[in-house]
Amino acid sequence: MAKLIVSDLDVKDKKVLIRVDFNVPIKDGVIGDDNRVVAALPTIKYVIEHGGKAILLSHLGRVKTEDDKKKLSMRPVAEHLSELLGKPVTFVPATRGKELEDAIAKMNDGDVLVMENTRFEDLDGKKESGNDPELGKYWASLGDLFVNDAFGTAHRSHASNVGIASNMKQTAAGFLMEKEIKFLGDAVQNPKHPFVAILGGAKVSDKIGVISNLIPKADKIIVGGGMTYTFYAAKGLSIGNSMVEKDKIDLAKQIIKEAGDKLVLPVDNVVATEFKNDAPHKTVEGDIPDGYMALDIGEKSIDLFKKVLAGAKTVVWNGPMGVFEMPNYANGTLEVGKAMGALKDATTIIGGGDSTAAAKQLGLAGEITHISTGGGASLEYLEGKTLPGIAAISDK
Ligand SMILES: Nc1ncnc2c1ncn2[C@@H]1O[C@H](COP(=O)(O)OP(=O)(O)O)[C@@H](O)[C@H]1O
Ligand SMILES: O=C(OP(=O)(O)O)[C@H](O)COP(=O)(O)O
Ligand SMILES: [Mg+2]
Repeated sequence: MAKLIVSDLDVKDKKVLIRVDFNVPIKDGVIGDDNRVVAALPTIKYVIEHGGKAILLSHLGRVKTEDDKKKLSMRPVAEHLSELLGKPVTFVPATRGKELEDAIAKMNDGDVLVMENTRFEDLDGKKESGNDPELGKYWASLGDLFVNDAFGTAHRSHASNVGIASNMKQTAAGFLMEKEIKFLGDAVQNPKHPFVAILGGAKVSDKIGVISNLIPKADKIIVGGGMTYTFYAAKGLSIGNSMVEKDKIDLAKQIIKEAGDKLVLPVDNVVATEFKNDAPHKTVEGDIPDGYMALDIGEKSIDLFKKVLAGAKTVVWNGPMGVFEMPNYANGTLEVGKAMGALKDATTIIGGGDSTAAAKQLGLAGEITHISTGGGASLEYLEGKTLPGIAAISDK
């Protein structure tokens, strides 16, 4: 059944809570890529242009210590949003309490307010990511209407999406959520074959489970990036200081067995002595030597992946092939992206906050059919799972 959309709501004079995914790459307060902020603009503009008060909530990164709070404030994102909208945006450095409530009470129609990173609540017993019932109820009490436009977070059942929705009579999807569901639904429910999935990145424990469910759907599953070395460990190869999820080595063994030759792993890697662009580095085949960590895939792997991609009619990619943020380790991501962009008559999708940043930074985005704001979310959608954030949106 069709979902309720923000344009179905009468937002005039209403306090409209909007859950956005402003989880952008950020370093020293500088936004690396603003794709997710730009992608949320249509919904925000719709609400304010129709006389609503837009109250925005989002997480930013993963907040585990008090120190993380300094690095992960939403303030720079609110300031950037203000530039994009060409109007003032009120930033409230709190996720609850009098300062926030007073600021909301003062809002005029057409105003925009951004509250602090919702995951600051995680320092107090994981209230946000554990979907604390009291927190969802409290946030819901701050508004009259709720719009969920955070597709990138739709695979999470957190207080700021599912929690708020369960305390509102109705929840509507924003335009980004609507667009993503439509596109991914069309492209992946009945994908044209050969269908190749490419998985990389750093969220290994989150995403490795996806591979099991992709085995029956995909013709080939290419694994690269930080995801690789848990598989290397499962195969008994040495991994040096490379990224690994020890708890997932058994699962990796099982996937290797079930997937057979559908699973394609890198055969060589660029290894470095430190997690630094200018650290001494070299390319090695197979085992990663002691004292080194693998930070990119090597040339032979690139050639292998290009052969696997040749002739593909659907390609879905989440997770960079290496630490593309550092130029010395960006080549694998660049070359795999170029090969994907050069495919003829294929539907190509790149999803994820960092993968999108990579595609834009490396000039790949123009050749890709669809750039999705969701990484983990697109993958779980692709698996055929019901995403809790989407399930919590009301039907029309
Ligand atoms: N070999 C590697 N070792 C460490 N980090 C890696 C490696 N390969 C890729 N990464 C990192 O993975 C991160 C992105 O992972 P992830 O968040 O899962 O992707 P996305 O945001 O596209 O869904 C990037 O910051 C990148 O530097
Ligand atoms: O960036 C995100 O996912 P992605 O890295 O898979 O693209 C989402 O904002 C979800 O973040 P989370 O994985 O910390 O819950
Ligand atoms: Mg990411």
